[in-house]
Amino acid sequence: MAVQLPGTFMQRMKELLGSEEEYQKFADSYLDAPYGGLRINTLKIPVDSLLALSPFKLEPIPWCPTGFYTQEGVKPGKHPYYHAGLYYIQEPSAMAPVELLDVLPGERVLDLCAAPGGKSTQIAAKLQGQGLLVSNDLHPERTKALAKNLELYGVRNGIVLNENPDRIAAAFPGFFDKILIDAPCSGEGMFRKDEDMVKQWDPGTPAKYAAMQHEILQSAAAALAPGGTIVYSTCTFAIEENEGSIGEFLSAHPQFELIPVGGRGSFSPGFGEMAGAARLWPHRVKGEGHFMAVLRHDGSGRPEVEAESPLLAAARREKAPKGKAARAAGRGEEAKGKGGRASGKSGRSAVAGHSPLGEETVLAVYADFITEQLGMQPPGHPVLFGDHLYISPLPKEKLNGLKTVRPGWYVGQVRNGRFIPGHPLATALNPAESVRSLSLSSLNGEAVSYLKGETLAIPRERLSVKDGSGLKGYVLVCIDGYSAGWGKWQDGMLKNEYPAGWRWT
Ligand SMILES: C[S@@+](CC[C@H](N)C(=O)[O-])C[C@H]1O[C@@H](n2cnc3c(N)ncnc32)[C@H](O)[C@@H]1O
Repeated sequence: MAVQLPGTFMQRMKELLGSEEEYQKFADSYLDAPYGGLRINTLKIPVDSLLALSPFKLEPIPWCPTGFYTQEGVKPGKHPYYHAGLYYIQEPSAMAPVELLDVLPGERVLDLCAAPGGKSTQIAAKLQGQGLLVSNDLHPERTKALAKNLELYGVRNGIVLNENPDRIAAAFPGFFDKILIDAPCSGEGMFRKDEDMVKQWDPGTPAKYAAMQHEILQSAAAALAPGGTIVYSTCTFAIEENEGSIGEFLSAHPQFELIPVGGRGSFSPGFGEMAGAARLWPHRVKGEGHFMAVLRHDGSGRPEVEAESPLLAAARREKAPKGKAARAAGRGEEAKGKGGRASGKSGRSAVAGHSPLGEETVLAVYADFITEQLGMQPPGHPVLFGDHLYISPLPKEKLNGLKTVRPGWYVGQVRNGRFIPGHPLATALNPAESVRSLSLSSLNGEAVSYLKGETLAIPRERLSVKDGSGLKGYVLVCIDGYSAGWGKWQDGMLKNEYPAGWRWT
């Protein structure tokens, strides 16, 4: 056995699996190498296009139409496409819970335990830029990776919070259509992949996590809209944290039912009365151990929650405004109120500061930049933190009092009277949305040079410039046609604007 597993754990598994034959298959699965996978980011590229471009051999993962197995030894993180956000490297079984959440464009979705963002980026792809994604994690350090991943993957309608779930429920009672709880757990299902999880485990670990999961489930129930759906998932085998947590929740919340998914396709049934929950077993599928339960609210018994509040109705209506309305949104006419919380780019929560320049000035400089340099108007609510501007899917008042790591899509800042576009603005654009763009090849080393922060010699003919626009200004730099960052072109040279913290090493 490649991984040394605790004897008490193996004894528990023997009891859980019942037959000696099943247990032996389970134990033997630890001799296999863990499976690698990547999930195509359909916010940026359709599945067929990535498959046509892919330098790696990719094999479909049965439970996720955008997920593919990679071969042993392949390092997809060491390819320019990773830096263009074309795929997320994700353990195959971890792609299943969001498929069960069945997110539709335009919905309001909460990912309560979201860092580092694998499932949040998957949800964002399903929303296709419409509706709202709130991604939260309790641990401040972990929210940095979460925010960065959402930026790398070009998410425009995401908010990142660093909160206790009960405070989110208090701020958003009955608000979300779909909630994912990818719960903190004892991680037994990851033992083959991550030896640290083995070191942290002892026989008391499952009970400790079950208590935490109980609290998180309560908060999720309070934040769910009538008729909404919660998907609860763990990467552990322990009954206490799976069927146990769900059984206890269903007994205390009769308005919820367990939607049966266990026993279908690759999903094995849960144990006992929770057979409708789903398990992925490492000896039955090509992936690590997972548990999932789909919990649907029946829509009844919430007199205190309006079926659709005016705020929700506004969030639903948020589609790209055109013409004058878009200009008005770009000038931030909704954002003239005071207060609100946002955060600096460091990822630390902070009270939103007022711009020394004044909100109106920042928004006017931004509106000029957007009008002149981009062929699109991001819809949403401008939120200022100092001179840093975000476009939020929610009015900023809605985030008052919450530790907000990112109030929305970071579009840039005003410095010396000029608008400096943010890196996340670039990663979420497609070339048609920028008046100037340039595509670098992933094959001849120039994309890697750009990702390393080098200045590149680029002849004028290689720039794509929309009619009526000058050569001066920001260029959206793409890799094989997919946005990766900014550059500035002058006299045959491309000045590199790829941020230092993101560079290829
Ligand atoms: C299984 S991991 C989440 C993985 C993530 N969903 C993904 O796909 O990348 C569980 C996360 O829960 C967070 N966490 C732990 N306790 C929490 C709590 N009480 N509320 C919210 N998040 C919590 C941990 O910091 C950890 O990042």
